[in-house]
Amino acid sequence: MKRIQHNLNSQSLITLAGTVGVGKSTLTNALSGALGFKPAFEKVDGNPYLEDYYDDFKKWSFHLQMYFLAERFKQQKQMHEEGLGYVQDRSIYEDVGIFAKLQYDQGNMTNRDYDTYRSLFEAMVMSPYFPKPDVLIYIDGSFESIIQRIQSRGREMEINTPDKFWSDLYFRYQEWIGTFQECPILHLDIDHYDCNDVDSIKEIVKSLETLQRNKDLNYLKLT
Ligand SMILES: Nc1ncnc2c1ncn2[C@@H]1O[C@H](COP(=O)(O)OP(=O)(O)O)[C@@H](O)[C@H]1O
Ligand SMILES: Nc1ncnc2c1ncn2[C@H]1C[C@H](O)[C@@H](COP(=O)(O)O)O1
Repeated sequence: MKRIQHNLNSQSLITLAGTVGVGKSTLTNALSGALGFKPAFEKVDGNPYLEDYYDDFKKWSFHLQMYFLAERFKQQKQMHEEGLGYVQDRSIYEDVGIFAKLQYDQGNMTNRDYDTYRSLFEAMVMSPYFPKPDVLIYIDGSFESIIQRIQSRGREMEINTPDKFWSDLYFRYQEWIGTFQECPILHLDIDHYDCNDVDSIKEIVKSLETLQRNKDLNYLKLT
């Protein structure tokens, strides 16, 4: 995406949130390019636990969460050292508030493991490496469109996972965003923007500017 003019603070941290397959990485790419910010992606290739996790949640949930936490920490540290002006693909808040909690609630993580995980998370977010995002872009859409995207992206481990897991995740996201208070939220619907369309990206940027200008505004939905 070509650079566009904007008035956002050049040291902003814009974090994208949303369920698997909704379009975070794609928008991270388009938006970081348009703003001239750096992208910080969530790496899937090379994750040593992900395939095993999808095969056996009970056996691998704790390992996978620890791995993601370590990766997020390294990413935050790098962003801190390089200076902000970042678009980040997924927030750490989703790891703990959605993924780990889902597996704990479903009996796939023991109390002991969940407590250890949470205390490490709490210690990390209190460190100077974890500034709160300036804004969280929450990407939403219909369940059917999201399932279609998971299918068309074609990661085998995800395609072979029953829809029940995706619908549990989907409904947890809807609940979670209603309670999220760490920073202002820009709420997008995948049927209402197109990453390849410069006018669509300009509209998103305008909304980000509105949120940054109006300190009392905590929520904006683009319809
Ligand atoms: N705006 C869009 N319009 C159409 N397809 C999209 C759009 N954004 C993402 N996709 C497609 O949906 C799939 C999932 O997108 P991705 O960005 O990888 O999602 P996430 O990072 O949230 O898991 C990919 O195949 C991608 O090409
Ligand atoms: N914290 C997490 N726990 C379990 N699984 C996770 C976590 N964070 C990401 N994932 C999985 C979900 C997807 O299969 C891949 C990548 O996520 P995506 O939303 O496609 O960027 O990792």
